Amino acid sequence: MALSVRKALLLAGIALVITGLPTAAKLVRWFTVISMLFQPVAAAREIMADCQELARCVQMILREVNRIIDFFLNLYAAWYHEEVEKYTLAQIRAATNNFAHLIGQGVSGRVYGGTLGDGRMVAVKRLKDCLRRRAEDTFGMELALLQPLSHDHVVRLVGSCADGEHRILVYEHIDNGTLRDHLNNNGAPPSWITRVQVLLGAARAIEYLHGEDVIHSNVTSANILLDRSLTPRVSGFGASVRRAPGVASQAVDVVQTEGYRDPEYDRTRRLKPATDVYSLGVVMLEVLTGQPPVRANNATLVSWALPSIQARKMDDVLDRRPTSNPSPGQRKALKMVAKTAASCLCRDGDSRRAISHVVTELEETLKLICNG
Ligand SMILES: Nc1ncnc2c1ncn2[C@@H]1O[C@H](COP(=O)(O)OP(=O)(O)OP(=O)(O)O)[C@@H](O)[C@H]1O
Repeated sequence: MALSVRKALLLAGIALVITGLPTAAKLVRWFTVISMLFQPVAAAREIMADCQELARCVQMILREVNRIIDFFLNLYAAWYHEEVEKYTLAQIRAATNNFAHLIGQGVSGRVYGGTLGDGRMVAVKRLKDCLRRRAEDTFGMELALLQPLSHDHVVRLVGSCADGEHRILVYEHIDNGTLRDHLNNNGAPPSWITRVQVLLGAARAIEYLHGEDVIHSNVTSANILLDRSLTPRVSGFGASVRRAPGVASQAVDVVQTEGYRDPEYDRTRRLKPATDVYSLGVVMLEVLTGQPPVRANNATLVSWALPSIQARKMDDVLDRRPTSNPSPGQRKALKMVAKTAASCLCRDGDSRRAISHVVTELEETLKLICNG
């Protein structure tokens, strides 16, 4: 009996193997097919990993190439743009007769008149709070910004002094006051031709600055200096900012002068070239009306003059001083200035005139006013 059970089991086993073999073979075949299906996926994964590695290498190479290009560009810049002269405090004291002649007061310090050893007249800005970080930053920023700039209507930086805690910037002296001073001169306010010439020079300076990726950020009539021939030079770069390449606007904290503040920047705290266009629009209103940017009752010039200009009633706000009476031809040209000013003063920065258009329009106006 026991034997027959063993036999039966053996026979059953043989039968199972015989019947199971094809099933096992099938399984092996399926397994092979499935693993073949997964082969391309694995291969693709390997290719992806290789691509990622390649991209990392390319990125690394590009970074290095960029670094090398930057190095050579800086080398070229340092070689091409002569560094401004460096003075000791003793030399500055000697030039300014120990800071005896105050000629201006800016946001970041006082400005003194002086004469260098070689006879050049200079304006010396002594930054206040020299031990604090802000003065150090202003000094470094203004030096780096102004050093490479060169334009007929931008004040020229002559030298600098970093002696102990003292941080001083030395500019060419522009010795005929500011546009504000001239507009305030009730006895002899500038002629209409001069006013448009000054606006055009300032607009060209701002166009140049924007081309150099510099946003002035504090364009005012007190920052437009005039020389003996009434040629304007834009100054006051204490709040200026270098624009990040390819960026439309950037979040920076700048202090704009009351009356010139761009409402869009006030709202967003994002600076863009249009901020300068707005402030230049305020300067245009000053030139047209002869009024300061903030009036006696604390109302801004914009809130006072712009509604009349937009309602085509420029005469209501035009400078009424007797010597400022324009001829009919000049009046026509001044209407063009008023129109340009209004388009610079849009609340929305992107709707404002581009600075290049402002320059073109002022060029046209100047032609017209000279003929009028
Ligand atoms: N190169 C210069 N020649 C003659 N006067 C100057 C010169 N630079 C500045 N001033 C006088 O000093 C005043 C203040 O000039 P500053 O450059 O400090 O302008 P700011 O814009 O008020 O200040 P900051 O540049 O510090 O922001 C000017 O309004 C002007 O009267």
